[in-house]
Amino acid sequence: MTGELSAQATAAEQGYEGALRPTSLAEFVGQSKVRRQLGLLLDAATMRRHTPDHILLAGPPGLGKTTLSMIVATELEKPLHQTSGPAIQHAGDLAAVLSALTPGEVLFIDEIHRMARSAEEMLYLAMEDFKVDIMVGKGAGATSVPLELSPFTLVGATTRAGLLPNPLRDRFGFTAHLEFYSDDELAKVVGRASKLIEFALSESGVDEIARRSRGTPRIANRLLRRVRDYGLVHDLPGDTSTVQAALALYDVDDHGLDRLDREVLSAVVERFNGGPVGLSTLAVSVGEEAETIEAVVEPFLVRTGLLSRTPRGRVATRAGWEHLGKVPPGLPAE
Ligand SMILES: Nc1ncnc2c1ncn2[C@@H]1O[C@H](COP(=O)(O)OP(=O)(O)OP(=O)(O)O)[C@@H](O)[C@H]1O
Repeated sequence: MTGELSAQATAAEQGYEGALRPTSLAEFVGQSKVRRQLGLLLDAATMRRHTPDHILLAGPPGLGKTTLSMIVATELEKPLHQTSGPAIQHAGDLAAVLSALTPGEVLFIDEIHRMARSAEEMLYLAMEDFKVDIMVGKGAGATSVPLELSPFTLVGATTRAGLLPNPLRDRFGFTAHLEFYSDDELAKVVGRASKLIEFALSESGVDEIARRSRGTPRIANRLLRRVRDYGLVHDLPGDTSTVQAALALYDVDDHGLDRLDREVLSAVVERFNGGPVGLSTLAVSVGEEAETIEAVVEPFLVRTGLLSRTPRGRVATRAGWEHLGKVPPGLPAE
């Protein structure tokens, strides 16, 4: 389990997220380069009356990969079929999905790096030639029957592009690397969402939420919801002091670190004397999955300069020690 305010979506929040999703590239905040690249790809495909190249969206959770896949389908005016890597455990699971696609449909596979290897191989041919080979029968009598598919556009999403085998990565005509959002961009996300949920927030309240959202729109929307609840229950206006009080209650600190971020940083500093410490040892020591630490916690701690990754393991930086109110070894206490 990740912390209550981590970057992964909980089931309960999916309805709220759905209501806040931008529905066009024009409405999508930030990621200006990706937006321009994707816009060109989609416009060209529409002009050529052809399905666009397959698209890979890479980046940490909560930055808008699912949202972009929906926008791709909407802009192409085609239906969207959503599935995920863990749901495709056999080649047959994938064959069933692919054979049901209608011409031009957009197929979104979230966490594509977690798909079964046998399905991956089937996907290569499907992406390239819109065909699959279906095995019929068993043992010596088994034969492979080719099946033509409708042309489709695959949108794959991954938090770990490095885990994708090269033959799969090479079959995507366009890879978008989503970056963490700036505070100004997040302020736009929060401002837009607060209007949609009809919760009046002062400009400085918006900035305060944006600054503590770990560069991630999903977290910005989630913090906004907690602040809205706090304001409602205590009958307070949406200003900076309400934001500060609400976020203090939920253990989000001034830099936006949540409970899990702080646990990881404290483990490196306190249990491993600043590191270096290997990922799996660190994961065990905080009782969390290595994948969550690597995909969710670490990118943020590295980006904020509190942790660094070295070939020998994770090391707390001087700023990391100081963030916990500690003096790094070798430096005199002030
Ligand atoms: N650029 C954006 N502008 C406004 N809102 C955004 C933007 N990107 C994401 N959001 C909001 O953040 C939330 C999470 O986005 P989304 O589900 O697309 O992330 P994701 O990258 O697919 O995450 P995961 O990999 O965990 O599925 C949604 O509620 C969406 O409305």
